[in-house]
Parts: sequence; C-alpha cells; structure tokens
Amino acid sequence: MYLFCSLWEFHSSFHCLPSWRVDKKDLWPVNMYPPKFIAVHSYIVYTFISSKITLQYSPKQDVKLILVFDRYPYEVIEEIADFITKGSGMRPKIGIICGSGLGSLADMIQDPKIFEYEKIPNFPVSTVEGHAGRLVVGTLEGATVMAMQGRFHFYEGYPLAKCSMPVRVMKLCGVEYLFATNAAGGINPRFAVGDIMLMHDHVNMLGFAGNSPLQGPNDPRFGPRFPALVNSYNKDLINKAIEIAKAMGIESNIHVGVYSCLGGPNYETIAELKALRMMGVDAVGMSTVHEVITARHCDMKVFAFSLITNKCATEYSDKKDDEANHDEVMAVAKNRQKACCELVSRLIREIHLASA
Ligand SMILES: O=P(O)(O)O[C@@H]1C[C@H](O)[C@@H](CO)O1
Ligand SMILES: Nc1nc2[nH]cnc2c(=O)[nH]1
Repeated sequence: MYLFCSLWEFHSSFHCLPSWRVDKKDLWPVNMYPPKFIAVHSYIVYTFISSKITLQYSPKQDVKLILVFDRYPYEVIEEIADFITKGSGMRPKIGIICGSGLGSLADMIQDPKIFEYEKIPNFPVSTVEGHAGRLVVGTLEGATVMAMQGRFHFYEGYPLAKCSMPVRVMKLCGVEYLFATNAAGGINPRFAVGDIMLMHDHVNMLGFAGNSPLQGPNDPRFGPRFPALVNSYNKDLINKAIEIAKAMGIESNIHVGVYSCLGGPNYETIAELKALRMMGVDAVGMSTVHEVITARHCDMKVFAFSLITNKCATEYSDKKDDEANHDEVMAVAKNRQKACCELVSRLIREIHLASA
C-alpha cells in the first residue's frame, strides 16, 4: 500500500502533526511515521518549496522514500538536460515526440545514443502500449536530433506540467524546433483513415477546464507569465511540408487543420464529437497541445501533425464499426509509418540545409 502525500499536506503536518490528512482508513496511522521520515519531510519542504512534490512511501520497505516531482524546478530540468547532453556528447537542435505507434520515427536516427526513461534521473515512465519509453539522441539528415519514443499523457495520471516537462529538457539541451506527432480521430468528414493532418491550430479543451502545463509559479528563465499562442504552428514549416508531400505524391492525403486534446483515456461520445466539429475541430486526440504550449512558452518553433487512425462517428446513425480502439490506432500507425518517417526526415533535411 502506497501513501501519497502532497507537499501541502507535508507543509501543514510540519507545523501541526495531528492535522495530517489521511483519507483512507487502511493507511498507516500518523503516529507510526518513523522519525527519519519526518526529518526527510522538513528537508524537502524547505528545499523544494516552489515545486509541488509527491512522495510515495511504502511502509513495507522500511524507510524508502521516492521523490516524484509534479512541477519541475529549473535546476532539476537542467540536471536532466546535462545528463543527456553529457551522456550523448551532443546538443540536439531538433526534438521529436513520437505519437502512438509512430516510434519508428526515432528508429531513423543514426548513431543513436539511447536513454531508457527509467535510467534518466527524475524522468517519468511510459505506461502506454506503442510508447517504448526511450529517448534517442543522434543525427538525422545531418541534423542533431533527440526523439522521445513514448510520451506522457494526462490520462496516465501525470499532471500536464509533468507530461510536457521533456519539452523543457529539450530546450535546455539546445533544441530549437519541436516536431510533435500524434495518432488522432478524424472528425472532419473529408479525412480518411491514414491521412495526415498538419496542425495549424488547436482547441485546448483541458485549458477550457482550467488546466494548463504552465499553471503555478512562472520561471522567467523558461518564458513569460502570459505567453501568446497565436501563430504557434510555424507557417513556413507547414508550407515546406506541403511541398514535400507533393514531391512524395501524397498531397491528396495531406490536410491542414485544427486538433483538439481531450483528457482521455476514453474515446469521445457522439455528442462530444458533434460539439467539437461545431467548434471547428478537425481531429481529436489526447496529447500534443500541452507540449506545444510548453514549447511556445520557451520560444521553440513548432511543427506538429496528426495521423488520422480512425474516423470519428458524428451521427447516431453512423456504423457501429466506426468505434475507435487502440489496436486499430496502432495498426494504422504501423501501416503509415513509412510515409510519416519520410515526411519528417525530408523536413528535417530542409531545416538542416537552410541553417548550414
Ligand atoms: O500519444 P498519442 O496522442 O499519439 O496517442 C493517441 C491518444 C491515446 O494515447 C491513444 C489512443 O488510441 O492514441
Ligand atoms: N481522443 C481521441 N484520441 C484518439 N487517438 C486516436 N484516435 C483517437 C480518437 O478517436 N479520439
């Protein structure tokens, strides 16, 4: 049985132990906390006062304390970035986040230096099928890149700041361009399964509900308190991608549109999909938006696309087999990985040539 205590609970308990809130009756009684545990608590409160920390404490394993950051202070992100740049001997310029089933984007990287997430200090772990959980650093089309084979989603239980924390790691590693990819349901009736939608805007449904990766104290070393998000998706990169798609002969499978992220893990109801369509959303998923917000906050250039892995039913009369499922999402991503890889690698080549 794990006991989860928020920093706030720690803080109040430090001043007034009996007021410690223990919600579940089967957790350890307060007066049985070992003194070492209390001592560690006071250290944590005063060291990390500006960040929210969750502690996992297992009574079965003597005094074993695991710190899990919910909001990452600059210094911790810097430490993770140092670990990666020193470990790889590189300062990558382009960051790639591989969507569900699109991990092969990272397999294109040459001379890869691979970091398993669980071996990176203070890094979360991937829990979703199709997200391998490794960071791959190397070169692609001459450019230095780092790719996340596995992202973090809100529905995995991670707060948004933690989901998009790796984007800040990328920034401190030297990354200037973020390439974010995802698997998404197509709401726009013109979209077919296997099409690619270049994102030119988003509707942040989690933001509508008062949730943001930038919530909490702002560290100006990352960016401003109130970042503007108009023009978040780089127009030049979208135009270049369209040209590349033409050269690849896949322009009829390419669209430009609006993506929306919902919390998941459930797929949407028909009423929700109708509402999203009325709002001008073309594709729906469970990621990317908070990564883009974090990237724009720290002034990275963003290119993002959705692979349409299923068509969303927007009418009650739509066929039952229109229902989304993760196996189908993975299968479509596997089928289309070649086109996605080519699009990404050609665009990276253009960026590299333009800056050479
Ligand atoms: O990581 P992405 O956004 O590509 O993954 C999508 C959203 C869910 O994680 C999953 C649902 O099938 O695919
Ligand atoms: N929310 C959501 N995410 C997806 N990822 C892949 N397909 C879908 C979908 O239909 N809805």
